[in-house]
Amino acid sequence: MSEIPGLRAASDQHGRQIPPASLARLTIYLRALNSLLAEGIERVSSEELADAAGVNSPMLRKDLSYLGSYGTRGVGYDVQYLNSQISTALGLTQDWRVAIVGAGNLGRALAGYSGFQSRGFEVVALFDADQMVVGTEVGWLRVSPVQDLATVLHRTRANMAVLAVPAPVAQALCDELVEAGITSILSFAPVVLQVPDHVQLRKVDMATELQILAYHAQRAQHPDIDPGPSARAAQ
Ligand SMILES: NC(=O)c1ccc[n+]([C@@H]2O[C@H](COP(=O)([O-])OP(=O)(O)OC[C@H]3O[C@@H](n4cnc5c(N)ncnc54)[C@H](O)[C@@H]3O)[C@@H](O)[C@H]2O)c1
Repeated sequence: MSEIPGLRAASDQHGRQIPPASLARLTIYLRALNSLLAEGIERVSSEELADAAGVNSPMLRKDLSYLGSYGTRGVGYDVQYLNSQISTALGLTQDWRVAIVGAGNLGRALAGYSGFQSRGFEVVALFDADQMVVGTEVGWLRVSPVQDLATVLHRTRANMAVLAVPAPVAQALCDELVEAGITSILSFAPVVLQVPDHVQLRKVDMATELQILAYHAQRAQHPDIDPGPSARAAQ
């Protein structure tokens, strides 16, 4: 039983795992490439793409080398081809059908967000336990009773789930999702969840992200602050 702390590595062209940090950057390159495609741009140099993604070009070239993509000197990368290479490596050519458990503030906002569909994620079901919420609509989705979780997941062919429920009920619902055959779960609940090894679990914690941001902001404002003995030793 384990919780997966970061992006689980995808495989490169030789079946080797792509390091999680490179994997995270590949999603950023993909977003930049999508913008270029929308502008009708067919080729991009590694410098331009690195710039658009906020990294340096040696790092970009290293990341793309995991996909066997080296670009052509003086010509750069074919935007459409690189887009499809990254999409394939990230598993985005597959049909992802997402169920959201918890139709409160967060669940409803996520269910109503139009940006998922264009990135290959279709929200197909929304659940809640509150009888006042069950049966209400978010866009074209109607909130289903959580008692029908397994049946609705099966009927809608959901293959990914988002937990947007209070912490105390998250583990039990996570277990139900796994029991129903869901193997990819994204949790917003502020609690550590346990899943079997075959299940991919990712946790979103905005408070942690804000704390990290605050740390960097403070360091930028006061570069002379002593980071403490252990941090000094690591420098
Ligand atoms: N990770 C983050 O950055 C982040 C940000 C905001 C909120 N959260 C967390 O996300 C979760 C949802 O937040 P929210 O603001 O939408 O809360 P909310 O109270 O508005 O919504 C929670 C919903 O879950 C439903 N629910 C409760 N028990 C249930 C069960 N057993 N089965 C199905 N539904 C059930 C409730 O009826 C309610 O509609 C909370 O755990 C919150 O702490 C995380």
